[in-house]
Amino acid sequence: MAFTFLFSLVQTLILLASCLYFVYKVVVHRRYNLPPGPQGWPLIGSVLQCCEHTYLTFHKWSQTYDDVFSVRLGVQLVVVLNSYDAIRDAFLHSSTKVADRPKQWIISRATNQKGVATPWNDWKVTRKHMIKTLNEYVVKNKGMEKILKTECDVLEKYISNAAGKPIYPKDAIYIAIGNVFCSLVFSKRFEYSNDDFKTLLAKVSKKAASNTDLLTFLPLFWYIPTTKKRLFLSVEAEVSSLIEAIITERRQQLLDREPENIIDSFLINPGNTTNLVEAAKSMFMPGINSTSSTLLWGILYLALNPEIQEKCYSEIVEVVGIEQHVSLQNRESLPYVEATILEIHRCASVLPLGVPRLVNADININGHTIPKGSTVIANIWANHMNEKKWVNPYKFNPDRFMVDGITNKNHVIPFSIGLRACPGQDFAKVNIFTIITRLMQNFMFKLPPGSKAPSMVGKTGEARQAFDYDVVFEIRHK
Ligand code: HEM
Repeated sequence: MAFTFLFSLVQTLILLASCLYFVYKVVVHRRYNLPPGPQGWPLIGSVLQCCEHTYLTFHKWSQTYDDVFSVRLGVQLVVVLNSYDAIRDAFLHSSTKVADRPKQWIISRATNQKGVATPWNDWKVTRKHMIKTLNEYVVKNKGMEKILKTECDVLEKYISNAAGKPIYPKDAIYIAIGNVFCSLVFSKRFEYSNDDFKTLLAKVSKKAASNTDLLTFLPLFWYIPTTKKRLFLSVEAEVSSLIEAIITERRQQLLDREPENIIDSFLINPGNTTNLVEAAKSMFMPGINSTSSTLLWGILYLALNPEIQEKCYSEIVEVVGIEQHVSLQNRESLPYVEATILEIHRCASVLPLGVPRLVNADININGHTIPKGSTVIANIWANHMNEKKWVNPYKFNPDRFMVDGITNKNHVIPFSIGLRACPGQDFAKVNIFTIITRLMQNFMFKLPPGSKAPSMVGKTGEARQAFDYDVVFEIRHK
């Protein structure tokens, strides 16, 4: 009896929710002239179709619907921009109306409502200070080149010791980038033999490759004890406690010394001290993950394309020789290397869907109104793989940028554009250029004989990573 009553109640509720959803869709679509998009289910929308490679699902939908389509994920209205023009119209032409972040439950949990990539508190102050200090240390080179040289020397030695034998490059690249980051931000580096640091970086990488769309758009999932949620919380907590310990140490040392790194600069600026752990964390995780993932895609693409590696090597030898290391000043004299790095960014698209934005006032894109309160996502992947823009987009081909100098360069936007574009882009560019050129100058990289190339789909969560692979580095000059 009780069961029949419960069953009827659930049926009635589902029917009611469906009717409300239908009415809502008709009213909202008519009133706002929303972009077209998939139907989805009441309450959950289309979220179940977004549990793995969401960017690929969005790319497919953009071919069915339009460059700009709308989709409901949970109860959230999401508008996805799939071409450079649509992203530019929203993020540059309506920049101030699309400069917020949505208040997502999962981000709130991860950041304690502090830090940069959030809509809360003083993200603006922290972002401004982050850009200012990164500019000072990276662009004006307050120590950056020296830090990179140390890490490249250690990386080169590590690889040379294993030369000729297959190695798993992921650990070494993550430690190298982790160390550049920790040296610049905290004046601290870790040995390759430090298992705690290695394990933490492996977890950071695993978390980034884990899709959290269900947790983001269906907050009820938060109350189910899944391994995803456990991983998410444990990585956040471990990174916070590592950073907290280092900051405490720096705070004490700063008493009798001049500021010598980014955290010191934050510490002497009283306006920022409360958000310090979150500020450092919002650089640590996206910074290390995205930069290392780009480098790992780069090594893989180059190993699969030896003729491109040879062209880069010849250019490096011609411009810099083999005795001297490539320095940042050489960038402009190495156009083919620059084109190759641009092509790595285009093909890797390590943040394929960027970071969601919130619309804070109605905007108009491609003749459609995007209402205040919607979430907007830039599908960087769809832009980078747009067949109308790129000839044979899935082919790794740096030559596409070599006609008349560098063509279409501005349409490669791995760091996104506009007021919330990546504040760490100079840091990432300097690291990627220095490490990839140093590796190409000294080694030829190949997949181990007889091994199969990994699928280029890779793993995705918030970041897109290459599947694990081994590589052989052969020394060029003995
Ligand atoms: C290849 C490396 C990197 C890529 C491809 C990348 C890409 C991106 C993208 C697409 C966004 C979203 C921007 C938007 O909403 O328009 C972003 C945001 C962000 N990135 Fe990066 N990033 C990289 C490296 C870094 C580094 C090295 C740092 C730190 C030093 C960093 C820190 C951040 C932060 C804090 C945000 C949030 C900014 C905000 O909300 O205002 N990223 N990044």
